Amino acid sequence: KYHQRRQKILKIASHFNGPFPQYFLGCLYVFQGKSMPEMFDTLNECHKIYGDDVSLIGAFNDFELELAGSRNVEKVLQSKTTKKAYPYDFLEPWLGTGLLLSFGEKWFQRRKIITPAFHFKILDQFMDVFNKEADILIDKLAQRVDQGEFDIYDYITLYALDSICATSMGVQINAQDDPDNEYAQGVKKVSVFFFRRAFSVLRQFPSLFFLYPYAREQGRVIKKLHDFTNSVIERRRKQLQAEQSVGKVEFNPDAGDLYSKRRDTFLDQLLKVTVDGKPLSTADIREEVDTFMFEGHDTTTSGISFTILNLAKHQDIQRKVFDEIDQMLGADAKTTVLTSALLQEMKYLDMVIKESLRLVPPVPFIGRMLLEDMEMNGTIVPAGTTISLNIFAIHRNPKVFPDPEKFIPERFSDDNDIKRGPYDYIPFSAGSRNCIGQKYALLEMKVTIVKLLASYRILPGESTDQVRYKADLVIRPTCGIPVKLEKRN
Ligand code: HEM
Repeated sequence: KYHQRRQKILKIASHFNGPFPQYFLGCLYVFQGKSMPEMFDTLNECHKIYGDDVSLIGAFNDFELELAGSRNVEKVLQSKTTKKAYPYDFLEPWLGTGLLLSFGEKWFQRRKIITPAFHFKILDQFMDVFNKEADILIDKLAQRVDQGEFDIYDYITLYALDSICATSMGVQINAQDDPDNEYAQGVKKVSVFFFRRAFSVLRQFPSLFFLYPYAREQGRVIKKLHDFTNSVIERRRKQLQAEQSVGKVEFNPDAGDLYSKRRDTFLDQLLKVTVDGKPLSTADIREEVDTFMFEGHDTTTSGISFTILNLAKHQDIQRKVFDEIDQMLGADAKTTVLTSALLQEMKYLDMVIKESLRLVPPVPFIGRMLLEDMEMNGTIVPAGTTISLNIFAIHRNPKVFPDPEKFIPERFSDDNDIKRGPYDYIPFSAGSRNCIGQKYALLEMKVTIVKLLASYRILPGESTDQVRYKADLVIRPTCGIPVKLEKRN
C-alpha cells in the first residue's frame, strides 16, 4: 500500500519540479542539520532551482506543494474548500481556534463580530494611542543617541505590544518600561517550538508530541502566555463594570481617558456580544485575545524593524522620506499629532513601507490544506494535500519586480510601467481570509517611521550588513536590527 501510494504521489509530483524524495524520509534530507536561517534560505533556493511551484514530498509519503506562481496561488486563496494546513494545528494549544485558526461557520461568525472593531472610524481613534506610544519609544531611544550600534528590535517589540493592548484591549500594560517582558519572551519561544516541530520527522503524529524534548517547556510557556491574556481580559472587564456602576461615562481624549475609557474596543465587543442569546465564554474570548495579541504585535514589529533596517542601509531613501516629513510638518514634525489624513498625503513614505513589506514580508509563508481535489499544472492535486504559499518568493518574481533583491520604493509609484496582478504582491494575503489588521498595521508602521525620522537619523551599525533572515511564524533578523542613532536638530 505504501509503495502504491508513493507511485501515485510521484505521478502527480511529475507535473511539478522538486528535489527527489527518498523512499521513507522524502525530502527531509534537504533540510537536515541546517540552522533556522539556512532552512529558510534552502526553501527559497528551491524556487530558484525548481521554479515557481515546487513539489516537496515529506516523510512517509506526505505530499506537499510549495507555490509561488500567481496562477496557482490565486486558485488556492480563492477556493472556498480549503482549511489551514496542519502546522497551524501546532498553534492550537496557545491560540485555540480563534480567528486565525478557525474555519467554516465558526470563522464566519467571528469575523463578522470582529470586523467592526477595525472600521476606519475606530482606527482613527487609535491614532492618539499610536502617537502617544511612539513618543514613549522616541524618549526611550534617546539614551542610545551617539552611543554606537545597538539592537532596536526589542524596543519595537515592546512598543508594538503596548500599542495592541492599548488600542484593541483598552488596557495599558507599560511593556516599554519592562525590557524583560515575559509575554514578549514567551511568544519568541513558542514561535521557535512551532518551527522545529514543522520540520521534524514526527510532525504527522500529534499523539507523540510528548516525546519532543521541548514538549514540557512549551506547556509551561503557554500557561504563562494565557495567564497574561487572562489578566488583560479581567482588567478590562473590571473597568467596564466600574464604568457601568457610575453610569455611562463620555470618552474624553484630553482627560487621561485615552486608554481606559475608550469605547467599543475589540475586547469590549467580545465581552458584550451575544451569539444565539448567550455571551461568549471566557475560553472563547481568550482565544481571540491571544490571537490578536500575537498577530497584532509580532507582525508589525517585524514590518517596522525591517523598514528601519532598509532605511539605515539606504541613506538616500531615508533622506527623501525625511524631506517629505519636513515639507509637510516643518518645525512641528516632532510634536504634531499624526492623523490618518496627514499620513495619507505622505506618498513617498507609503511607497517605502510597501517596498519594505515586499522585500521582507513579515508573514513569509501561509499554509492551506485542500478539502477537495484541485486542478493545477494539468493534473488533479488530491484533497488532503498541504499547500504552502511562499509570499517571500512570490515577491521576488523578476518579471514583476526586476532586480528583486534591491530596495526600490519607486516600484510602487503610479508611473511604474510594470503592471502587477492582484496575486503578485500579497503581504497581507488575499481573498476572504486576508489580514483583518492590515489598515491598522500600515497606520502603526507609518506613525513609527515618521516619529522616528522626525527625531533621529538612523545610521547603519558595523554589523548591519550581516543581518540575515530567519522565519518561524514571522520573519525575524538573525542578529537583531543593529543600527546607530543621531539626533536631528
Ligand atoms: C505588517 C503587519 C501584518 C502582516 C504582514 C500581516 C499578514 C497577515 C497574513 C499574511 C495573514 C493571512 C494568514 C493566513 O492565511 O494564514 C493574516 C491574517 C490575520 N491577521 Fe495579519 N498581518 C499584519 C498585522 C496584523 C495586525 C496588526 C492584526 C491585528 C490587529 C492582524 C490580525 C490578523 C488576523 C486575526 C488574521 C486572521 C484573519 C482571518 O483568518 O480571518 N494582523 N495577517
